[in-house]
Amino acid sequence: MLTSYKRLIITSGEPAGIGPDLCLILASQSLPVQLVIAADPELLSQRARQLDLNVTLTTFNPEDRQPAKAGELLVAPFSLSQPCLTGQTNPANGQYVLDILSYAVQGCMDGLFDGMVTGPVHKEVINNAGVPFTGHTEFLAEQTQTHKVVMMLATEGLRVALATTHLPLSEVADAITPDSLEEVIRILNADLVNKFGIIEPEVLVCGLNPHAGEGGHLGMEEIEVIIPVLDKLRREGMNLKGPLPADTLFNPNYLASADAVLAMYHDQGLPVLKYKGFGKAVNITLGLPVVRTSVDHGTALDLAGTGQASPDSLLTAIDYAMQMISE
Ligand SMILES: NC(=O)C1=CN([C@@H]2O[C@H](COP(=O)(O)OP(=O)(O)OC[C@H]3O[C@@H](n4cnc5c(N)ncnc54)[C@H](O)[C@@H]3O)[C@@H](O)[C@H]2O)C=CC1
Ligand SMILES: NCC(=O)COP(=O)(O)O
Repeated sequence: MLTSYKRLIITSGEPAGIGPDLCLILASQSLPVQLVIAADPELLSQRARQLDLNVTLTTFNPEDRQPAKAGELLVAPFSLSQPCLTGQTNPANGQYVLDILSYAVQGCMDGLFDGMVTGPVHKEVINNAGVPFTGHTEFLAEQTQTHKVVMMLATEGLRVALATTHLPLSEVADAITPDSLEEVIRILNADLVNKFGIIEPEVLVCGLNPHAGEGGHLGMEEIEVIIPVLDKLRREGMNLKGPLPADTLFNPNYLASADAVLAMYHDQGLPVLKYKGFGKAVNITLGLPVVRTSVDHGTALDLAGTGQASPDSLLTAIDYAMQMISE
C-alpha cells in the first residue's frame, strides 16, 4: 500500500532565539507526518553542537514524502546574512526571518506543504532591520492577500480569539467598528465549525470597557458597536453571549459551556490564556487560506543554546496542524 504522508513546514524563527533549539529537539522523535525545517543548516549544526545533540541534517527533496524520523531533520536551506551569536539579535538577519516565512506561506499556497508551523520571531529586530512588522498574523494575511484574519490561542479547556491583534492600546477602540467586529465573529464562528468540528459554537464576547461599560457610564462602545453587532448575528442563529465584563467572564460558570472567548484586544485575553496554559498552548490564524499554527511563546533569548527551552508548545502546534490538515 502506498502511503502519502502530509508535509508541514516549520519556520525556525529568530536565529538568536530558541527557535533553532526547538527544531533540533524535534528530531528526538518520529512522527506520522513529514516535517521540513526552514533554517540555515550552519546555524542548526552550530546550535546542535552547543546543545550536544546528534542530529543528521538532510536537504529537503520535494519529490520525497517520508514521515519524520528520529535523529534526522529535513532542512529547506536558507543563509543568514551574518553569523549568529546565540542569544544576541542582529537586525542584519531580519530579512532571513522574513524570507523563510515568505517561502513557507508560498509553499502552502502552491501545495508544496500542507500547512505551516511557526517558531518565534523577534518583532522589534525585524522593525530595526527597516521592515515594518507587527506579527506573523498580519504578515501572513498580507502575503496571502487575505482581507481579514483572526488570532486565536488555544490550550486545554480554553480558546481565546481576539477582535484586534497587535495594535497600540490607544488605537484599539477606533479599530473595533461594526464591520470589523462582524467579520471577526463570522470568521471565528465559521472556523470553529469547519476546522474544529463544533456544531453550534457558543462564543463569550468580552466588553471593551470595565464592567462592559456599566450601562454606558464607563464607555459607549458596548452600546454603540458591540451590542448591535451581536444582536444582528444572533438573529442569524449564532450563539453569542455578551458583551460580558472581561474581569468576571473568565470563571468556570461562564466557561463551562463556552467553545471560545472573544477578547477585544491582545492583553485583555492572552494573559488569562497564557496563565492557564503557557508552554502548552497554540496560536492559530483563523480565516487564512492556509493552515498556520504557532508556538505560544516568544524568542526566549535568555534560554537559547542552554537546553532549557521546552518544546511542548511547538509539539502542541504541530499536533493541532496535523489535526487541521487531516482529511
Ligand atoms: N510566536 C511568536 O513569534 C512570538 C514572538 N514573541 C516575541 O518574542 C520576543 C520576546 O518576548 P517575551 O515577551 O520576552 O516572551 P518570551 O515568551 O520569549 O519569554 C517569556 C518568558 O518565558 C520563558 N520561555 C519562553 N519560551 C519558553 C520555552 N519554550 N521553554 C521555557 N521557557 C520559555 C522565557 O525564558 C521568559 O522567561 C518579543 O520580540 C516578542 O514580540 C512573543 C510571543 C510570540
Ligand atoms: N502573543 C502572540 C503573538 O504575539 C504572536 O503573534 P503572531 O506573530 O503569531 O502574529
